[in-house]
Order: sequence, then structure tokens, then C-alpha cells
Amino acid sequence: MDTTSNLTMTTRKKVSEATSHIRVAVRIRPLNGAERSDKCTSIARSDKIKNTVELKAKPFGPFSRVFDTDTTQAEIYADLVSPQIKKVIAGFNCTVFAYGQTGTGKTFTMEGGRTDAKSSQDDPTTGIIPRAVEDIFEKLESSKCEEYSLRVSYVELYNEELLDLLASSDDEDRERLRIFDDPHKKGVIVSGVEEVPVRSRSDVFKLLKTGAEKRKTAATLMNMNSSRSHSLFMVNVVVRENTNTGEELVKQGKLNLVDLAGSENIGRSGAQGNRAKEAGSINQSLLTLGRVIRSLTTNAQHVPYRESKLTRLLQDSLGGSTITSLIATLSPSSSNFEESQSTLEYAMRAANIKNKPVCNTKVSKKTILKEYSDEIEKLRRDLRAAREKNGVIISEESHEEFQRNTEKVNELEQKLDSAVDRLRRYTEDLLYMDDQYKQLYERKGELESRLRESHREYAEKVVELAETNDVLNKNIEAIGVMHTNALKSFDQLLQSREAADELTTDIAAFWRKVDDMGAADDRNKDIFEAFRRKMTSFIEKTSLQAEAFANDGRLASEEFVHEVTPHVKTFGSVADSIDQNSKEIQTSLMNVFQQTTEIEENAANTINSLSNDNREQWDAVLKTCVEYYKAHATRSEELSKQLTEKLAEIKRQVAAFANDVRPLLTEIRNTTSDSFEKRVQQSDENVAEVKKTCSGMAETLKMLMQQVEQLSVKAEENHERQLIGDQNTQESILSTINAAENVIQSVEDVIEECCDVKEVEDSARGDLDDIDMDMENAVKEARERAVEKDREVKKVTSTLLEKANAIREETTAQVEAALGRYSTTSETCRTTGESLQTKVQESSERTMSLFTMFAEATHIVTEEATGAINAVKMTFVDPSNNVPPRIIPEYPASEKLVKPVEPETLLGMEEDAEDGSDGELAKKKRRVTAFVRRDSLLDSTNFFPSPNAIQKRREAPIDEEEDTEN
Ligand SMILES: Nc1ncnc2c1ncn2[C@@H]1O[C@H](COP(=O)(O)OP(=O)(O)OP(=O)(O)O)[C@@H](O)[C@H]1O
Repeated sequence: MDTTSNLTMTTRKKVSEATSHIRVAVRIRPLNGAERSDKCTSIARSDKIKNTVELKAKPFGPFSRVFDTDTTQAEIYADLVSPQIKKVIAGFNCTVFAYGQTGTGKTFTMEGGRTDAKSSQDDPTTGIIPRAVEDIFEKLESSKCEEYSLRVSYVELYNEELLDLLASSDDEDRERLRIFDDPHKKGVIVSGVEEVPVRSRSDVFKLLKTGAEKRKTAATLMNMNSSRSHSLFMVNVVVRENTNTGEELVKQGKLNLVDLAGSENIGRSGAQGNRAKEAGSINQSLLTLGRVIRSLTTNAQHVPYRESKLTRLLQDSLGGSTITSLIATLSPSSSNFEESQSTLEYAMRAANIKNKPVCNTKVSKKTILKEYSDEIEKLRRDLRAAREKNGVIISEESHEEFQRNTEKVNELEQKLDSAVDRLRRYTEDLLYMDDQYKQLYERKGELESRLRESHREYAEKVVELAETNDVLNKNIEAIGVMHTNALKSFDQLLQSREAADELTTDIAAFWRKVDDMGAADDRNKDIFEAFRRKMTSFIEKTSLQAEAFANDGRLASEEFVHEVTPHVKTFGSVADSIDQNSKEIQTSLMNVFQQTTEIEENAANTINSLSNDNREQWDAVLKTCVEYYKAHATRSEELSKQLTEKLAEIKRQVAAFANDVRPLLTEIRNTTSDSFEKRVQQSDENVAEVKKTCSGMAETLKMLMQQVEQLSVKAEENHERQLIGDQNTQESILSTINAAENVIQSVEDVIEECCDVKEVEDSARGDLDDIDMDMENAVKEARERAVEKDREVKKVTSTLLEKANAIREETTAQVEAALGRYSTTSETCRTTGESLQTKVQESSERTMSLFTMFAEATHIVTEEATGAINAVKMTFVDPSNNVPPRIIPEYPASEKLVKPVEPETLLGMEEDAEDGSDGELAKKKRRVTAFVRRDSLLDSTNFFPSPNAIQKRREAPIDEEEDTEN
């Protein structure tokens, strides 16, 4: 606060804008505590859309804006003042003043709720003045101007006296401040007011605090109330810019923030004495203000600005070249109806004032200096002229004139002092600025060389980038080729997989066949069980039959004895009886032979048919198995061969592919990561250096800093673009590499899978080989066993047949011997009946023993047959154990069974037949045959006749003729 100046309210050269009305806003504060306790009601209604206010239903407006009780300080500032700050920086003069009844919130609106607030962030009740200063700083800092300066003044107008609230000294300064017209600048000058340069927001807040304290102290000293004084806070903004032609231009804008005294009725306030004077002067100012407003709105010839200091100070803001806003503050209380009404009327009148805002022309420094030096020169001339008049004897009239001149000289001296002060200040500013310029130029040169260096590096980087790009393109092409190869490999793998699937299907079919074989084996088992059951029942039946046969033989023998005995008694008929008996015996023997033969035939047929059935079935199974295994072996061999070939091919390709790809990928990765890291490092270093340079430059030279910042931003953008491009490329390469690696990995996995498949196939083949071997062994074993069993069966059968033949032969021989003996005996028995009886008895006994022997032999045979059959056991293999059923080998053809000897042969009928004679012997034969037929135990339709049937047949008469025919 070391500078003083004459505060000018105008600047010299201006650019006109269109004429505009003063903006008038109305703000209604909330009811305060006192009003509420007085049970006052709110009578103010605002319409924010129409921007009107109603007081007891009486409408006022429309105004530019209406702010109701809820409106915040920030909203008012943003709406009303913020746009004006831009204008101030652009070179306009702007004024915001608050008008209204005491206690309606003028000071609250202009300054805020607290005086110790450090920023609007700190306190939401912060008023227009601090917010405006903050805003100016923010806008200037973010603007592109070369240089700016802010000077603030803070004055108070009380009882038509001006008080500098920022002055270092107190009372004596009060006299210093004078308002006078500036004839050249067409404005008013507040002479001697402190214009304090501020560099930061905090400076302004400090000044505001100082001003508020000083205002308080003054109020105490002068026994005044702040509401009785007007305060004027002025912010002078000077912005220097460089034109495109390099000319330096200066813009000067000014913001006047005015907090008027309360507009209350002096009569109502009850002021007396000093207070009355005070109130009068307040009203003087306000009344003059009102008259000025009226004059301006009625286009009166004369506008009484000079009638009060307030209107003089606000002259340019009212009807002049300033952009002006007025905030009319209102109490909503019913108790303040009249004042509120008056305020609104006042505001409506003010709204009609038209201003013609003009922008102060940008003037060069030289012009300003020239103006100041012209003014100084003029003042000097005046002074010299005045001094030249000293020492001359002059008349009283002249003396008076001299006196007047002296006053004028004093005034001029004051003006000169003020001008010299300003000149000094500007000179200082200029020196300071020149110094700054010098530094800036140096810095600029330095920055330009760095910039050139950066350009060179940038060009190198571009070349490097192009090279890298080529490498990357090549790599991408290589990766494309690899990709194509990988796709081919995949196709081949897919084919291999299909082949493997076919193999799997074949193996599944094989296992189905194995299952079928198991089922066939089960059927074989069932068949064999049935065979065994049948054999068992046959043997049981044979045993029963043999017993029955033995019993019948015994009975027949007994009968024979019984029948022979009476014949023996009758000697004459002995021979016939013997013949008869012989025939009967022969018949019995034939019967026995026939039965035995049929038994043998049946047994042989059964065994043969079973063997044949069994053999056919098992042969079919064997054939199927053999065919299947042959086919399977062939198919497996083929598949295995194909698979092996394909796997070998895939392995070769993939190995070649991997060999091609791996070094390439490694090279790509190394190349790209190395170059990328290097470039990132270099770029980071460059950016850091540029940033460092930029920050260094920013401190010293804003202009160049801006350029450099722009360049830096561009460089950063380029670098970032480059970096992003590199990163993208790098990422895409890395992703491609990763994809390729994944492909290789998956190919390798597939190869491994294929190897697994191969292993499985090998093991399956091994299993199949094992199975084949097992099967061969099993077939061999089964064949051997079957051959063995067949041999055993044949052996049993042949044993049985041998025994039967032996029995037959022995029996035949015995019968023949017996018959021979009977023949001989029949010749002699006629004479020796007794001996014959004995012989018959012997013969009977021998026959009995023969029968017994036969029965025993049959029993032995059947037992042996049973044992043999039981010994025939099949081995079955459970298909679930992966072993196919045993296969019965091909049987050798059964030997032909020995036909039994016909009874006719035994009885010698053939000889008789050759003779063609029908003698006694033939008769006998027929009778025997008829007897045999009648008593035959075998029947083609009734294999095992019931005892009743046998008895019936026996009792039936023998029809020789019929039998003979048959
Ligand atoms: N819109 C508002 N919201 C909240 N409180 C307010 C508002 N307007 C004013 N006040 C409060 O009302 C009281 C009076 O306000 P202020 O001193 O600003 O009135 P003024 O018009 O400046 O009075 P004077 O003319 O006497 O200086 C203060 O305590 C202030 O905090």
C-alpha cells in the first residue's frame, strides 16, 4: 500500500457497445428473528418466472431477476456478477451496487456473512466482493494475456466526506481525498486514494479485512453506523497483450462494487442532531441518486451528478459508459411495507436508465507514456507561467487574480505531483517489465534451441517409429503365415480326430460283438445244460428200461418154465414146446437185440445229433469270431497304420512349425519389448525434460511458457499418440504372440493328446493282441478239450457199442449154442423128457443169468456214459473280462455205428428163404416173429409202452398170416 494515485473513473479511448438498460435485480431476505418475534408476516411474493414481486398483492416489475429468500450467495454471484467479470477483463467498466433499506442485506450481499472468510469455498455466505476478486484472478490466470495487474481501492463516503479505507494513516488522509473532474478524460478523479496492487486472492481478503476494521474504527471514532455510510470497492484491472503484429496493447477495465447506505425514512428513524445531519447527508446522496436516476430516465437536459459526491462517484455508472447492475434488497416483513415499496419503485425507475457501455480501446504503452509526458509538460508549462508572474508588483485585482492563480497553481502542483507519481509508478512498471522482457527473450532463445532439439529428436523418433513399424509389419506377416500353418495343422488334427473317432466306434462295435459272443456262450451253456439234462433223463430211462427188461426177462423165463413144465410132462408135445420155447426165446432175444440196437442207435443218434448241433453252433461262433478277429485285426492294423502315419506327419509339421515360430516369436518379443522399453524410457525422459523445461519457463515467462506449453502439450500429445500407438502395436503384437503361443501350446496339447490317443491305440492294440493271443490259446485249448471230449465220447460210445456187440455176440453165440442144443435136445428129448426138463431149466437159468449180465452191463454202460457226460464240462469266459468265449473246434466225423445182427440171420431164415421152401422152420420163424411183434417192448410211436399196453399185446391172439404179410 505504498502507492497513491488519482483514481480516475474513466479511460480515454473507448469502443462503443450497444445501448443497454441497467440490470436491476431484487433480492428478498428471509424474515429475521426480530420480525418473527414481532409476529410480522411476509408480504413479499416473488415470481421467478415473470421476475416480478408482489407486496400485499401489489405487483412490481418485471425486473431483470428476482431472488427469493432461498437464493444463495453463489447463485446471485453466478447470475449477476460473474458475466460482468469477463467484461472487466475485456476492458469494460462495470458497477454493481446494492440499494435498499437498512438491514435488508446489502452488506450481506456485497461482502458476505463473515469478514474472516479466506475464500468462497471456506464460507458459503461469502459475498459478491470476495467472489469477484477470486473470479478475476481465476479468469486472468486461465486467460492468454501476456501480463496483468490488479489494483484495488476501498473508500467510504460518509456525510459527503470520502475516507480511504486502505490508507496507512487515518484522519489526516481524510482531507487528502478529493473528487475532481478530469477535463481530458471526461470522468471524475479521486485524488490521493490508495491503489493497492494485489497479487493473490489472499492479498484481497487481507485488504477487505483491513477495510472492514478501519470502517469499524472510524464508525466508533465518528460515532457513526456503517449503515449510514456508502462504501465503494474498486478493482482496477490492467491486462497487457501482444497483437499479431507484435504491438503491445493494454486493456484497462474496472469493477466498482458499491454498498449504499440504508434508504430508510429519516423521519421514521427518529434521528436528531448529528444523526439528523447524518441522515440528511445520507438522504442527500440517495435523493440526488434518485434525482439523477429520474433525470436519466426522463431524458432531462441536466443530470445533477454534482449535487452529491455519491452521484459524482457513480456518474459514469449511471447513464455513462459503464455496465451497471443494481441489487435492490427487500425485507419481506409486513412492518417494512412502505420502505419495501419505496425500494421497489426506486428499482423500477433505475431499470429504465440506459447506459452505453464502451470498451476501453487497447492502447499501447507508448501512447500511455506519451499522454503522461504531454500532461506533465503541460503542467510544467502552467507552473512556469505561474512562477514567471512572481516578483511583479501587481494590482489588488491582479493580486486576487494571483491568489486565484496561486490556488490554481497549487491545484496544478497537486495534479503534477499526482501525475509524477503515476509516471514514476509506470516507469517502475516499465523498467520491471523491460527486465522481465529481457529474461523472457533469453528464456525464449533457450527454449527455442530446446524446441529445435526436441524437433530433431522427434524427427529421429518418427524415423525410428517407421522402422519399427516395418519390423512390426513383417512380424505381423510372419504371424499370419504361422496362423495359416496352425490352421492347416488344426485341419489335419481334426481329420486325425475323426479317424480316432472311427477307431473308437470300431472298438465299441468290437465290444458289442464280444457281448454278443457272451450271449452266444450263454446260449451254448443253456444248450449244453439241456443236453446234459436230456442225457441224464435218457440214462435214467435207459436204466429203468434195463430193469424192466430184466424183470420182463425174468418173468418171461419164469413163464417159459411154467409153460414148458406141462409140455415136458407131455412128452409128445415136448419137441413142439421146445420149438415153441425156442422161438419164444429167439423172439425174446430178437426183442432184446432190437431194443439194444435201438438203444444204441438212439444213444448214438442223440450223441451225434447233440455233437452235430453243438459243433454247428460252435463252428458258426468260431467262424464269426475268426472272421471278426481277422477283420478287426485288419482294421486295427489299417487304423493304426493311418494314425501312426498321420501322427508322424502332424508331429513333423508341428515340430517344423514350432521350430519356425519359436525363434521368430522370441525375436519379435525381444525386438518389440527392447525397442518399446527403450522408446518408452527415452520418451519419458524427453517428456520429463520438456515438462521440467516448461515448468522452469512458466515461472519466468508466461508468454513463452504458453507457447512452450502448447508445444509441450503438442509434443506430449504426439508422444502420447506415439506411445499409445506403440502400446497398441505392442499390445497387439504381444496379444498376437500370446495367441500364437496359445496356438502352439494347443497344437502341442493336441499332439500330446494324439500321442495319448496313440498310446491308447497302442495299448488297445496290445490288448487286442493279447485278446487275440488269449483267444487263440483259448480256441486251441477248447479245440483240444473238445477233441479230447469228442474222443472220450467216441471212446465211451465205442466202448458202449463194443460192449453191446460183445453182449450181442455172446448172447448170439449162447443163443446159437442153446438153439443148437435145443435142436439136438429136441431130437433126444422126446426120449429123455426129464433130462430135457433139466436142460430147459439150465437153459432158463443161463438165460436169466444172461439177462442179469446184460442188465449189469447196461447199468455199467449207462453209469459210464453218465460219468463221461458229467465229465464233459465247458469253460465259459466272462466277456466283461475282455476274453471271448472258448470256441469248439471242428469235430471229426463220427464213425459209423455197427448195425445189430438181424434176428432172421440168427434163426437161419435167410437159408430157408433161399431154398424157397416154407417148411417147419419157416413156420416157427413166423410164429416167433408174430410173438415178438405182439410182445415187442419197443414201439415206433410209443417208445416206452405202459405195463397195461404190454399186457394187452400179450393177450392178443397171434395172427400168423397177417404177420407174414407184414
Ligand atoms: N439473504 C439473507 N439471508 C440471511 N441473512 C441475511 C440475508 N440478508 C441479510 N441478512 C442478515 O440480516 C442482517 C442485516 O444485514 P445487512 O447488515 O447486510 O443489512 P444492510 O442492508 O447492509 O444494513 P445497513 O444498511 O444497516 O448496512 C445481517 O445479520 C445479515 O446476516
